[in-house]
Amino acid sequence: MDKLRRTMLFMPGNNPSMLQDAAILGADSIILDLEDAVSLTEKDSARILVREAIKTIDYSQVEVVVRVNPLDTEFGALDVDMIARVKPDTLLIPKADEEEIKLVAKMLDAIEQEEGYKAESIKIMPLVETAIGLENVYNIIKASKRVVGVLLGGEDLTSDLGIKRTKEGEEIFYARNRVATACRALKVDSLDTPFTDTNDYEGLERDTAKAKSLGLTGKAAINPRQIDVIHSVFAPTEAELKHALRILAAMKEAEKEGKGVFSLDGKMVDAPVINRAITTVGLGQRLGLIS
Ligand SMILES: CC(=O)SCCNC(=O)CCNC(=O)[C@H](O)C(C)(C)COP(=O)(O)OP(=O)(O)OC[C@H]1O[C@@H](n2cnc3c(N)ncnc32)[C@H](O)[C@@H]1OP(=O)(O)O
Ligand SMILES: O=C([O-])CC(=O)C(=O)O
Ligand SMILES: [Mg+2]
Repeated sequence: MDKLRRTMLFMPGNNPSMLQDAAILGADSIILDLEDAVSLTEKDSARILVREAIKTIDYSQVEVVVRVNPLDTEFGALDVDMIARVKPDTLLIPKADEEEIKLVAKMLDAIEQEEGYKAESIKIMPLVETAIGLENVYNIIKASKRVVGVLLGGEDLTSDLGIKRTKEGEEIFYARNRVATACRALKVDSLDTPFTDTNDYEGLERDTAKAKSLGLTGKAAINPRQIDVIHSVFAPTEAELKHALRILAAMKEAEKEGKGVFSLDGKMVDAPVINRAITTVGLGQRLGLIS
């Protein structure tokens, strides 16, 4: 079954204690950062630290993602080369564009062959956070079969657009819609930008619910205290599960009577409603909320 990516926890790649404890914090994925959380003077030491961490620490079932530097900087190609050789699960490519994804995929083809790794075993996640990247997100995803999802970067995107980033997030409404739709069309995950006030849990919950309502499938986190809130938003509620199960039970009855459409509590139920109920029940089962 595909990997569940409700939360992806960012941490600076130059922080040994965070790298050490990362597997036990409960995030579905961890992102070991070599880009914006690492200062220019620490780039080389962080790359080595992250390489050693991947080689020596057992991250168990947690997806290990490394955010490399953009390939048009002096660090990007070195990051890809050194990190891919210790086989992380996924590389996160910041300020992504189509050509860059193709180039990374080509580098990975060669490294996997040299190291004797299975072809296309290292995945790619583009970080879409520029106006040009957003407008081209569909082609960015199509640029390589390795792409498993897109992360929307709200801070850089709004900076590129020359607009303010707010807690309410109206300014990234279009970006969320656009990323969610392109990802859904191409059957990959879509991850929302992190909520940067680590003490505002209500704000985090509202922001996560907004992202979910627009079709995004998970959210990045910057602090372990954010993980439970995000997971609870992305889990179906007890009421949603009950309702979905009732729809499926009613569907069985309707099928016996040869009906494709029927009414439950005065509301029409037809194929899309049934499909949504199947998705809800499937997620509930995956999360162990129902048997
Ligand atoms: C726009 C972007 O590019 S976002 C991506 C780049 N940004 C990042 O990676 C930032 C990641 N987050 C952090 O560095 C920190 O959480 C900060 C700076 C935001 C807040 O730091 P603090 O106030 O010290 O956090 P807090 O007090 O909650 O830390 C509690 C514990 O959690 C640990 N922790 C905090 N954040 C993280 C994290 N992201 N990953 C792993 N462990 C973490 C701390 O090390 C501390 O551990 P300890 O109790 O063993 O000492
Ligand atoms: O992945 C993210 O959302 C963090 C980031 O780089 C940004 O917002 O610019
Ligand atoms: Mg960014």
